[in-house]
Amino acid sequence: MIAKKPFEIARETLKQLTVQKLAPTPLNYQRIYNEIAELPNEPAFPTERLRDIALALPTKTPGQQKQRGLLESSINQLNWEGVKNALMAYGGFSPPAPAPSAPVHVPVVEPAKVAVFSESPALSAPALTSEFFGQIARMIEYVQPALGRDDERFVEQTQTLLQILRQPDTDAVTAKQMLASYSNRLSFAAEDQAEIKIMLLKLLHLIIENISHLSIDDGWLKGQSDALMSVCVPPITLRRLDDVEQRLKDVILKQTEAKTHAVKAQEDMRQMLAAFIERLASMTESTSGFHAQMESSAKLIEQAKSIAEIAPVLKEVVGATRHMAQDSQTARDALQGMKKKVEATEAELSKLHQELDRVSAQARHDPLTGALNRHGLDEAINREVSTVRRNDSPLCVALLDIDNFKKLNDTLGHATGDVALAHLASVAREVMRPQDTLARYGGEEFVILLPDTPMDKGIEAMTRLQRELTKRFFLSGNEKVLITFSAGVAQLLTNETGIQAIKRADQAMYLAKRAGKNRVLGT
Ligand SMILES: Nc1nc2c(ncn2[C@@H]2O[C@H](COP(=O)(O)OP(=O)(O)OP(=O)(O)O)[C@@H](O)[C@H]2O)c(=O)[nH]1
Repeated sequence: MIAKKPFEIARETLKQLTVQKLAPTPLNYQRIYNEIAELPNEPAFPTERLRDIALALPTKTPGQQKQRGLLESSINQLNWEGVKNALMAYGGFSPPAPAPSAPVHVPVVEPAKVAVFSESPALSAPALTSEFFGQIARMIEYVQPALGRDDERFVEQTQTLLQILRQPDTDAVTAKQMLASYSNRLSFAAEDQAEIKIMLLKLLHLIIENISHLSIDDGWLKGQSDALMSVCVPPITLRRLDDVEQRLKDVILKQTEAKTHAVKAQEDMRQMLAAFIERLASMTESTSGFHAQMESSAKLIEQAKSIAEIAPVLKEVVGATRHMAQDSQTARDALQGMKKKVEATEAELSKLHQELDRVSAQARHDPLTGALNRHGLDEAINREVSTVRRNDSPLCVALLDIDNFKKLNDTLGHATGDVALAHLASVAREVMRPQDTLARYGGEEFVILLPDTPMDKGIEAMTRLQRELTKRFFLSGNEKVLITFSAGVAQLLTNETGIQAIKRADQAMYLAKRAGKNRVLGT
């Protein structure tokens, strides 16, 4: 058969379009032309559409720029294989390895050149194989010990992710989503760990600095070592460390004051003892003088030959005896006075020691805000939980944390920060019902116990307090200061301890902070 010439094929094509009543579109023309010319009927290369796709691909990294360049060049060369390889490399997938028996010619893009995240020409793009996922899982396991196991949710999330990554047929999209959420949480956890380290070092400093000042009485160390012991039990959280730092500062301040008093009282005692010994010495001296006088008088009396000779001696004896009696009386009075002083000083010392013990271990109220402290809160929550169990009534626990408090301290000063804490406590006391309990939980954190309150009412109560705070400001100099807080509310569950409920409220508060602050979330 003689091959038709192109112009003959074209003419025949136009004829067929008319005969077959087909619209004269480029696609129809191409198809009929190919049929007549006996060419393979492949669809036309969609250059423009592909260019649109290439243009839509972001080029934020050098790897993305490179892959887009390769894609565009493949489109220009109408090279499907090149387009395929460039898109796979852009998405982080390796192009399939050529089979040894039938080598595939890849004209434009070579696999070794298409790594997305590696600039090294020696490395190939990471294939999303189970081996690759396994490597990520191992890396996560190595990092895990550095982050601790205190955050239970994070530990759970890590275990689930490890399981997914180690499945033989891991779905890349699921793995990617989980990795994104994991790395988000990881960044918080790593930040916390770094802060915990810094806080621990600060605490250590504080203790060492003060230990030398507290050697007068070992009991003085008790308050501090108790606080330290309580924080040395895992899990160590930033919150607990912050709380212990505050407690230590309080105790140290009060102990320093009490120590000054105690030192003075001891000095008074020492001086009185010295005076007492001096007085004893002089008494012995005057007594021995008296004895000497008596002995010489006795001798004179023995040797006397007449009453006239005895009379002056007797006069001296009477005089010396009277003198001696006066001395004794004075000494006795002085000793009585001293005894009273010693007793008063002893009483003062014992009062100071009691005061020390009280501030170290017994205090239930926070001196700055008048709210209960941690010790007081522990007792109050145990009481409330027992009531709930007896009466089967709902109890809500709210944890609130002042927003941007560090900034307030930094810009307006620590003293204004203190006023803000007292202000919040006083507004809270006014807004709350008498049966509610306010406690200072840590630096700028408060816990409120709301008996007989279901969850929705607990959230309402905290929102009311928030509204009230936005209406009331306090003054720092001439400046009006408004504060806001973020809060989490938890209703005590059956079989849950008060501490566990506070922990849940704390997590909800954390989410309220993450969600933009100045809000109340229930859990
Ligand atoms: N004035 C004062 N400041 C305190 C007291 N206790 C803790 N702080 C400070 O409170 C600040 C708390 O800061 P952060 O934990 O960073 O919290 P924040 O700045 O409120 O940030 P967000 O909680 O995220 O809104 C720290 O600077 C502490 O020094 C206190 O008794 N008085």
